[in-house]
Amino acid sequence: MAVLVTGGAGYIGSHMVLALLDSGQEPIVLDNLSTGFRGAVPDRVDFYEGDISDEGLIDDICAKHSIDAIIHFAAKTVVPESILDPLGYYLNNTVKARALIDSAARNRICHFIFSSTAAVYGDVQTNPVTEKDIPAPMSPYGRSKLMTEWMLEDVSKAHDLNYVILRYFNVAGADPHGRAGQSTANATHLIKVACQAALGMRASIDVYGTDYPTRDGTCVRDYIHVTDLVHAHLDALAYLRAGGANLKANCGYGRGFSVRQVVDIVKLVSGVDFDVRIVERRPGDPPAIIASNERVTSELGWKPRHDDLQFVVQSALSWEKRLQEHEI
Ligand SMILES: NC(=O)c1ccc[n+]([C@@H]2O[C@H](COP(=O)([O-])OP(=O)(O)OC[C@H]3O[C@@H](n4cnc5c(N)ncnc54)[C@H](O)[C@@H]3O)[C@@H](O)[C@H]2O)c1
Ligand SMILES: O=c1ccn([C@@H]2O[C@H](COP(=O)(O)OP(=O)(O)O[C@H]3O[C@H](CO)[C@@H](O)[C@H](O)[C@H]3O)[C@@H](O)[C@H]2O)c(=O)[nH]1
Repeated sequence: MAVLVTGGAGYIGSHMVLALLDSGQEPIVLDNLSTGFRGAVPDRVDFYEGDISDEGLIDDICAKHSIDAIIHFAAKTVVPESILDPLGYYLNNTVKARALIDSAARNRICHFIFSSTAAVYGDVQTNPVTEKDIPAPMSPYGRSKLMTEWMLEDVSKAHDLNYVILRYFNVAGADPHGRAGQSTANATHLIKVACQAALGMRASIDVYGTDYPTRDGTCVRDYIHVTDLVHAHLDALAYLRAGGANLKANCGYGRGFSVRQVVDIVKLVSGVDFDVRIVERRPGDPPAIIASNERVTSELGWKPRHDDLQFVVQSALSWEKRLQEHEI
């Protein structure tokens, strides 16, 4: 059976496509290339340029391929942008997700894996955060994703559709074999931005706030290597195909690094002492968020292989160098 990967030309989706191919499976990609790149999808993979809300296109794809699962990455993903453009986020991440879930139900696709986010939790009182903690998102982005989680829960009760919702913490790094990485234009993610500063592609990096109630005053996040993350999806797919029940699981390593620590590691790995400016807090940022990964390990049998921030940064930096040298 084939797997429909929405957003498969994006950062995480392109790593998913490689992981599916590496495990002998058949990915089919649907992407509107709003932030993704056609070149991120290998030529041998069936690629459809289009929108997740295009029900006719999805019906055609389903008629042509035997698809039993959707892995749904396609979304807008930037927390501060969602505060400036809430309606754009609710449209792409909630309204269009509704259309996609409708297409899945109509075409009797019974397995659905959804890219959710740590941003659904908001400003957590205690870390590590577990799936039993009540979500209280601080941004339209987090809310747009939480509403899609709720839709899946409801639809699953009414239709033959089972889901795994994976709540990713901060995804970073690049394919260890150099086949994929984060190519996003105007990136805002901390590790990518710091790597660009180390390579002289930016004059400096801004640290958004040093007055948070954390160990050094900067925000703390749980950075997970993208390859480990996509392997959790392979585990989720096997779980659903084996008849596993609906599941919601955090994806992170269970330990946090502050912004200052990340900056220091990028300086160490790159050997470059780039400039750092301290600026105001950025709206929508919770002070600290770290995953409890007990559920993803016990229920899905997930085994992370790259739980090492230096390795995460090294792989991100290698990819950024290749982008800079126009090798990709
Ligand atoms: N990067 C992270 O740290 C992180 C953390 C938590 C959750 N996520 C989630 O993971 C998923 C993938 O994120 P990413 O970092 O790879 O982002 P990305 O922007 O690189 O990838 C998103 C892809 O979806 C496509 N797309 C967007 N809207 C579409 C639509 N309406 N129809 C068809 N294609 C569409 C884009 O062209 C792009 O290729 C998103 O759902 C995001 O919310 C990411
Ligand atoms: O130039 C920068 C960029 C970021 N940060 C800080 O670094 C931390 C991480 O920021 P960023 O890399 O932008 O990630 P988040 O805002 O934490 O969001 C990411 O992680 C979420 C899950 O935790 C996902 O849902 C989002 O899609 C993804 O962008 C935050 O405290 C930022 O304020 C800086 O200080 N300077």
